[in-house]
Amino acid sequence: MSHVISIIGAGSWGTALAIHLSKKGYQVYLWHRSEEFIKVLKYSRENKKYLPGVLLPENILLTSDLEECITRSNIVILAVPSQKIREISKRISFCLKPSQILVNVAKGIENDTLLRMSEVIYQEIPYNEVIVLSGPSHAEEVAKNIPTTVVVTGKNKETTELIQDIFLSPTFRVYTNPDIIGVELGGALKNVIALAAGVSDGLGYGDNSKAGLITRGIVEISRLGHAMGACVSTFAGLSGLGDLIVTCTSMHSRNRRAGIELGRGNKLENILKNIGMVVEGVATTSAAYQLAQKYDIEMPITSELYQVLYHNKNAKESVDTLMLRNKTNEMEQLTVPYYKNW
Ligand SMILES: NC(=O)C1=CN([C@@H]2O[C@H](COP(=O)(O)OP(=O)(O)OC[C@H]3O[C@@H](n4cnc5c(N)ncnc54)[C@H](O)[C@@H]3O)[C@@H](O)[C@H]2O)C=CC1
Ligand SMILES: O=C(CO)COP(=O)(O)O
Repeated sequence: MSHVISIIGAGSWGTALAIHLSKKGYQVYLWHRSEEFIKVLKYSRENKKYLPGVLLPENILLTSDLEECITRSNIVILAVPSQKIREISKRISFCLKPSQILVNVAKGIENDTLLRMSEVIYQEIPYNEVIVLSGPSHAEEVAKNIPTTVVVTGKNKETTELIQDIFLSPTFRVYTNPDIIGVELGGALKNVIALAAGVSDGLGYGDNSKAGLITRGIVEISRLGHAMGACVSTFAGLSGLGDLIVTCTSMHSRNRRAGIELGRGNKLENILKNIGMVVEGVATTSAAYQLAQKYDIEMPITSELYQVLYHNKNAKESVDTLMLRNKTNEMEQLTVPYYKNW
């Protein structure tokens, strides 16, 4: 079947996915809210602000007319920052038919409600199916056909497999996973740990420190995820450990880069302005901190990062706090209760 796909949000991820899907031969609309921005894109065929150095294939239709592109497509990909997903869902809800499939690619937790992205979308658009795509996938590499692996999840197996087929290519391998909660939480919470890993780098700490943050990071993510109904093994998968590794180690990561600057002592406000793209981990740290309290889960890294971001705690003092916590047994801290009576 020939699909027509609208991508809502011409930032770095929306643009990379538009390039990927257009190369597969689909009719792709790429939408940006500013008419002026679209005019420049049409002229230059390059998204200089969000994804410089990559040409947009001619078969990508660039538009700022939301209603036009939505009504012409059967698949709609939401690629705006997570805190804007509700706003954009409200806007498109009026022109959607129930048969159109929504694919969310934003990674975050809504700050006011503490809801996952698919929950937010279902609240605004209850009659359409929502599929989530997540995993270790920096836009800069996907746009260059660098081998990438991701995961898709949704309530309905057939629709999830349809979206798997649509995205699948020799350089973009797509797995399915039925655990929506785990996939969404992994994708959102890894940004918190990536910010912390950046802070560690910015403070001049080393590879040992980062390996510790990644490993203990996935433990606290799994602990919260388990309490929220996720399957713990999902956190060992692409949307969990996979995305955590790439975001904590890649210089493409906006979260890691923001963390490095924080660790060097720069002000958050200036850092975000300089990066000029969304740094999801900032809002997600606050959401994760609140969720940890709500579910009474110990999340020491998240908690310290929250103090650094929102209460100006000195980053080095936070590392000391983490290192000087009460001694404990690694296994006791895991969500799977092996060795309970050891
Ligand atoms: N860049 C990447 O490599 C990847 C990003 N993601 C996720 O995709 C989501 C989007 O990220 P990026 O494209 O990287 O962000 P970005 O900052 O590069 O672009 C965001 C886009 O959303 C638009 N936008 C912002 N507020 C809006 C609003 N209220 N209404 C309409 N449009 C609005 C901006 O104009 C911009 O075009 C994030 O949740 C991110 O975590 C997921 C995987 C990879
Ligand atoms: O989610 C991503 C890669 O999988 C993108 O991470 P950043 O938002 O930190 O750039």
